[in-house]
Amino acid sequence: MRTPTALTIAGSDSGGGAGIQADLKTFQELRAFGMSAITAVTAQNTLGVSGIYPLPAEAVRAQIAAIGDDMGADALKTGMLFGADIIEGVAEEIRRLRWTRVVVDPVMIAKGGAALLQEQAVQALKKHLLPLALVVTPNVPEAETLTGTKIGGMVARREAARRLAEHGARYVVLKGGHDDSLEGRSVDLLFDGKDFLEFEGVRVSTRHTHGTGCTFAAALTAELAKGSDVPRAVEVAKAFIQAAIEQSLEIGRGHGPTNHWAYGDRRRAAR
Ligand SMILES: Nc1ncnc2c1ncn2[C@@H]1O[C@H](COP(=O)(O)OP(=O)(O)O)[C@@H](O)[C@H]1O
Ligand SMILES: Cc1ncc(COP(=O)(O)OP(=O)(O)O)c(N)n1
Repeated sequence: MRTPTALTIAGSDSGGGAGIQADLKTFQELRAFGMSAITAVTAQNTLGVSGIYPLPAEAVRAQIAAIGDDMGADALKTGMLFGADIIEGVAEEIRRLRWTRVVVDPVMIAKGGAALLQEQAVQALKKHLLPLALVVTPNVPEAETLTGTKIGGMVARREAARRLAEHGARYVVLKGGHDDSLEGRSVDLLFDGKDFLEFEGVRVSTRHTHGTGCTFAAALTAELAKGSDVPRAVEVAKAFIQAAIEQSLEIGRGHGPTNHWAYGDRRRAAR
């Protein structure tokens, strides 16, 4: 059987909970061969981001081209892209390589408040990348920025998902981690341009949620690489992040990482 391959185009998190590191751990756990194109190096731990060192757009394109011109990628995700020039370069490579299983996680602000996307790059993300996305996976604040609306609760989330789909993404997953209107539950909303599906999990009371968005999008990408359709890939991603949050690792003094092997442990234990 051919090995499924998954590419992440994202920033490095030295603390290992988010970014490239979270993505590769997740790909590995879900049995997709992981590859990376690094957009920026961050000095980061569970207490926050203390430095951001973006790579030249040309270096990001060269990494993507090296992968695309030889190994190919069955699916890819984008994470922290930082600047408009990187976004434009990434979009051009995706078009050139005719990649279609594209997950865009529109990473903007880290939990500690650091900006991982420059303000002037938001337009570039909307113009160049969203039209290439099979799935876009914003959290509530990111969806607010992308749509220019305030989102308070499920009705507003549905409206925002509709607006986001107008930018060209085939599917929108508007994640529910920041929506505390649904007591005790964290519900992710999937919109396919016509209908909505809800993916519900128990809301875990924890501060160890660093990298949840990256991990969720990486699990979704790994499943797409393996040939799942989008609703099934979202279902697996939701179960993966639920296990990762529930069985936290208690690492660091701040917002700790999630547990990337918890989902696999559960599956093995259930056999
Ligand atoms: N406290 C929590 N309990 C259970 N699931 C959560 C919790 N926080 C986030 N999630 C889930 O983690 C994923 C990422 O959500 P979210 O926090 O909205 O994104 P981001 O990490 O990009 O800010 C979603 O599937 C969301 O439902
Ligand atoms: C290098 C890097 N990329 C992305 C993020 C943001 O990750 P996310 O999954 O949204 O989690 P939080 O940072 O919000 O906890 C990051 N921190 N670093």
